[in-house]
Amino acid sequence: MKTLLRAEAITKRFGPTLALDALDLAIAEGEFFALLGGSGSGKSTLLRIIAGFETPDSGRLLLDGTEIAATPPWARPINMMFQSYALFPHLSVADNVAYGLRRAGVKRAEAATRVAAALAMVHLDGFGTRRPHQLSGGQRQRVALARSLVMRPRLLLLDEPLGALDAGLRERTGFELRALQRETGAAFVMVTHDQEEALALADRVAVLEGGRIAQLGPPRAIYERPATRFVARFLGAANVLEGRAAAEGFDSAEAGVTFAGAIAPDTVAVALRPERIRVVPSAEGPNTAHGVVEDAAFRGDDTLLLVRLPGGAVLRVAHAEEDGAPPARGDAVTLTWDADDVVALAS
Ligand SMILES: Nc1ncnc2c1ncn2[C@@H]1O[C@H](COP(=O)(O)OP(=O)(O)OP(=O)(O)O)[C@@H](O)[C@H]1O
Repeated sequence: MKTLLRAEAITKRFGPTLALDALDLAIAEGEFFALLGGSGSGKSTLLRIIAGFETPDSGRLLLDGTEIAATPPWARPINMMFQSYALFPHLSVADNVAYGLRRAGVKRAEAATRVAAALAMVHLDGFGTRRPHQLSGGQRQRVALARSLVMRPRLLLLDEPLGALDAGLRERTGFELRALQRETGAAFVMVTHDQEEALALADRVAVLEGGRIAQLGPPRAIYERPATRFVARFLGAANVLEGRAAAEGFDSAEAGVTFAGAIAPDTVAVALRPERIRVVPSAEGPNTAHGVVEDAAFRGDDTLLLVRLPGGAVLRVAHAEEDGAPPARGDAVTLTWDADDVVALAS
């Protein structure tokens, strides 16, 4: 894939706050990329720098290999959809969508054709004469999308695009965003703090921590092979157990368990996903644990068990429906997992 945008050692400070710390990133043409991170990790700052609303203190931003630091936002083939949508309340839907085209000097007739096509793309044919306040939240978001797409950007930046939508709309809108991305061929870069959203939508995900990229890769790789404790915990649900490498594998005192697998000498913790742990009648040795079920929560597909281990730590175990009736609160259980599912973490 050809690189569209490259950020090299981008640093940005706000007074004493280091928002971006010599961050490197390459976005490929036509990819769906997610910047995932907690509050204050630098996601919005990076998006604003790419859009041109903010200037980095140092570092380079290259589009097709050419520095664009001096290019004003409107002259970049980049468009940003804000979380607030930022629609003009006094303008009709069609005029909102036409706004950028008119400013760019596109003739009225051509603008009208492109606006109609953009509204059709987001399934808002026939809504052109309405005002923003006559639309639902989801429809307002589509107008904002149409307004961005009508400019035919090569790169579309989306700040928490699903953030303001209710649960029912989020899934549908997510699929629609992906369809639009494929149709237009533009690269999409989405900022989100929601790991499910990032994993579901993006071709590649960068996890940000303190203005740096903690890990970058395809969703499945990040989910199954987190590189650090931060990433494992941030992606949610994984068990992270501290300890140290030993002769037999990895000894975790807090678990009272020995983990066997591909353990390097510098391993400081291991991650183990709840759905990889099985409840069995009996087992002994590494990669097994004996514990007591402290609580159980039915979730539809599975039951989440909280199992207190001998060392005191609590392990989250997803007990699949197809494995039969789950153990109940207070039951003593034996757990086991495969060596392949033990993920060694070096930091
Ligand atoms: N204009 C500003 N003035 C001062 N500090 C700022 C400014 N913008 C951002 N910061 C600080 O820079 C850091 C990164 O902020 P940023 O908005 O990029 O984070 P974020 O990951 O987008 O967070 P959130 O998910 O809460 O929006 C934070 O510590 C923030 O307080």
